[in-house]
Amino acid sequence: MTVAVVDMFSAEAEMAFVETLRRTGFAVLRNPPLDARRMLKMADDWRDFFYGEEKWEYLAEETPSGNTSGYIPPDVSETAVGHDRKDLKEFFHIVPDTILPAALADDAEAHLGEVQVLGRLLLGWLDIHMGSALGPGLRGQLAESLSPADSLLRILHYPPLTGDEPPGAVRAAAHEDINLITLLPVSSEPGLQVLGRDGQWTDVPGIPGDIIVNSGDMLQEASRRQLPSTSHRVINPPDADSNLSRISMPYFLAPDLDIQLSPQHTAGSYLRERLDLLAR
Ligand SMILES: O=C(O)CCC(=O)C(=O)O
Ligand SMILES: [Fe+2]
Repeated sequence: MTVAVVDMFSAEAEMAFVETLRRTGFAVLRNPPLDARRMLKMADDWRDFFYGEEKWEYLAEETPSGNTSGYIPPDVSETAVGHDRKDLKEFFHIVPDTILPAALADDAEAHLGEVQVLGRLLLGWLDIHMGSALGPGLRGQLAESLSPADSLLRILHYPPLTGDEPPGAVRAAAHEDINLITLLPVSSEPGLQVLGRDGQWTDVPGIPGDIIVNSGDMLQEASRRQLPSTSHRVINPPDADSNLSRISMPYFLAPDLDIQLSPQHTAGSYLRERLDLLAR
């Protein structure tokens, strides 16, 4: 399966984006309206944070919507549905009221502002071209449904492997995202792969500065599976030369939780069900 790289400067960007998302559940946007230099600086600053001791002052707490806010260490991490090993990662969850280290707060806020604007634009494109697949709760309102309070910026650190990892543990085991769409700046380190309908894993293309967009389970549910939520994973570095720390910063966009996704589910009931599966 080939994930298309769509240049946002091109006249066909809108159609090409919708088409690749519909076909593969993923798209890579070149020249997105995001500050690429800031994203590189954030990756460096957050790496320093994860290597320091200050992170222990920011241990995560649960938010009212069921998300977490703050630092989640490797021994807590996450176990993907259907797997029995924790992912080899630590991460920091940022929601609107999250207290951030002073040195990281301004860039995180500025980045959040930009990804929210981009997210609304892309949801608007999907609504225009795929609206007929959406139920009455979302049709014509996909962009407006975005709820920054329920959306989540996750800063991930995958440390270099030490050799002491449990057998079979990987950086991020195969999973689907729960939310509407995810906006993921291309990391400076490789490893992200998507599962094609043919059962083959392929690398997601892109260069730092690009942004990967994928549709999540909520959008799959809301679009009667017209927009697929595609499995993806992060593989371990294959050799010593590539055994480097990897930073990644997905923004998970969620709608207002009382919105009806489908006859069976509100966004809130759907989220609760999925988070319970993860917290094992
Ligand atoms: O680190 C990455 O490139 C992907 C992370 C991811 O898929 C996730 O956190 O849901
Ligand atoms: Fe993911």
